[in-house]
Amino acid sequence: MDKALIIYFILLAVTVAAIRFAFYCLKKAGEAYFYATQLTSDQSLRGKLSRKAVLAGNKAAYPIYALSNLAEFDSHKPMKPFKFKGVKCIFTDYYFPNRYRSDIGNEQRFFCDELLEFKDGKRNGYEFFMNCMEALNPEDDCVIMFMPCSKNWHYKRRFSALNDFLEDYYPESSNGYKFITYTGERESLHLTKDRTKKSLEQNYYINCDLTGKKVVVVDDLFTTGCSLLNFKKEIEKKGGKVAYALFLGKTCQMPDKFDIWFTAWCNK
Ligand SMILES: O=C(O)c1cc(=O)[nH]c(=O)n1[C@@H]1O[C@H](COP(=O)(O)O)[C@@H](O)[C@H]1O
Repeated sequence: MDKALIIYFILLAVTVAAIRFAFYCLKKAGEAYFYATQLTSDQSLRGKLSRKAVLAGNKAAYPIYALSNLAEFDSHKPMKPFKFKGVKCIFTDYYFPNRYRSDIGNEQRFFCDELLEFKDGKRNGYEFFMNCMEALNPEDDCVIMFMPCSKNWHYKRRFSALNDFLEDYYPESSNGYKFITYTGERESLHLTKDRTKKSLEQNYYINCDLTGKKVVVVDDLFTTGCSLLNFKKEIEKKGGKVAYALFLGKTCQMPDKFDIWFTAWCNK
């Protein structure tokens, strides 16, 4: 065989081997960064390590990177007021449903547990309420109303501590806790198949006239915003205007894979 051809084949083999070795090293680096990410509970370090794992092509690190840097992907940020269908809204932090539990850090898990405790009436929510009210700064004569729940006893369990707080520190005319009358029970929203369905089965009515009143809505979670829109319609039927809404958490939405990869490349 021609000498030049032999050299050509040797060079080709060396190049292919070098490329394969480079990919192997990249894969191993990705695995190492992913492993290190799982070992740390520090939120910012998790973000940095998982980004390196994503850049090294480790697919398992994608959800961890996305969830530890959620504010990069979401136009709504914690404790930053945003407009939703004309309502000035705010939430304190992101909520991660149980299916993401293994992909989030300790601080995030802690917040989710706190939120679930608030949902179950084991936390009073004073701090959340005060912080959000301070950030939204609504007018003094607003009426504060609580998002109706699937069952009356859920409503009482979740919001009665905030009702006590309003009774102690707000004028009686601002407290809309008693403005909801339940007519029955409905399915829990998170159990319904179509989360985006426009109207929920009505299991309450608003028992007072709200003509000319500005309303602040309080709820535990903002997910799609459907509940807020439904409640807004009911308040408008009574002559009120929902001007503000505060939520303890906003349910995280997982970005798509390309978005995760692209953000990891663009960010430092
Ligand atoms: O308890 C629920 O119904 C619930 C569970 C859950 O995992 N996520 C969730 O958002 N919800 C409720 O659904 C409502 C918000 O959902 P959206 O209407 O989609 O914004 C809130 O009243 C929550 O209490």
